[in-house]
Amino acid sequence: MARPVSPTSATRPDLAVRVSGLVRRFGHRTAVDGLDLELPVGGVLALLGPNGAGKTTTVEICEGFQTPDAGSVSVLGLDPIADNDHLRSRIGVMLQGGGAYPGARAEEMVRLCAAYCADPIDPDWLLDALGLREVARTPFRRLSGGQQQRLSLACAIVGRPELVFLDEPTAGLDAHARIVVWELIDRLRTDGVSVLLTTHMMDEAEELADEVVIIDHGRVVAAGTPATLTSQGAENELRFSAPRGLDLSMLELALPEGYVCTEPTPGKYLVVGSVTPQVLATVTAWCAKINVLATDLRVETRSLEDVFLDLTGRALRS
Ligand SMILES: Nc1ncnc2c1ncn2[C@@H]1O[C@H](COP(=O)(O)OP(=O)(O)OP(=O)(O)O)[C@@H](O)[C@H]1O
Repeated sequence: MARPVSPTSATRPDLAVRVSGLVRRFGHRTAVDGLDLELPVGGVLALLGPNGAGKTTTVEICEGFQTPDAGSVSVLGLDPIADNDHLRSRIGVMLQGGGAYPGARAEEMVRLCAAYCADPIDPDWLLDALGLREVARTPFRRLSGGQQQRLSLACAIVGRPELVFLDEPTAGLDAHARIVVWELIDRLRTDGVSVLLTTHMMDEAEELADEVVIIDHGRVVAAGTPATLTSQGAENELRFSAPRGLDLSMLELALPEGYVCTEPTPGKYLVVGSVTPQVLATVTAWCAKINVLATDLRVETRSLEDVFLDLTGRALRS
């Protein structure tokens, strides 16, 4: 009879991953320093941070490959180390930089991984979906870096896991291959798979994640949806083009107090302040009232890159 699995004390059935107060040290270096995160079942969470922030270490602890020095980790309600045997078939792991038998052919690897699973995805479908058909008979060591990445992804998801860990899934991929991988991750989301991914590319986090946890020096510096993070404290800007020399004092009077309207270059206008739907309507109504057609109207918000810079004083891609 199978050994009963003891859920961890931190078990919450609505969470695929729960990390509390996680600490991991390497000698004097603290790679993860009291990190908390929660991935809801069926959600996509991106751990975003620069090189050395502690992303891989955190994910490897969740996968059961490393032991934490302090804190607790619950994966699908289980302990990733003590309950590893029970978790293996329920999670998919894509390691940074591949992790494969160098001599095995691409096709063989996907089929081998599928053979260990009760209800695998059709390996041929996966090879086609990830653009690996042409290299199906090529040994792993002869594949390009991008092909190895995609093959690792295929192996991670072939068993229809409930939860997948993707460590920098698109690092080193060209633009086309990135989109292929993004589409597949989107499909995992549609199928209700929980995804924890790491990235240092803010556009990837913005595109894929429901929730972003920005980390630096092993600590969470901000967390939230991409939209919340980029709007928090943002002085958004509204720009538009119109005939030169408009009297902007009238527009400022029409807007709530505190908005600043300027014409930085002739015929190009800038409204600085939080751009709500009402503010946008006020600007277009004012243009209509003075019979002016505003063109190139656009609202500019902060990117996650800007958020990171504000919080740490450093660029994300350092
Ligand atoms: N096995 C190890 N021995 C010593 N130091 C380590 C080890 N693994 C990680 N570190 C250190 O811990 C810190 C966090 O590393 P980690 O790989 O988790 O960061 P990361 O955010 O994933 O970075 P990257 O994007 O470069 O992979 C770094 O300073 C790294 O040098």
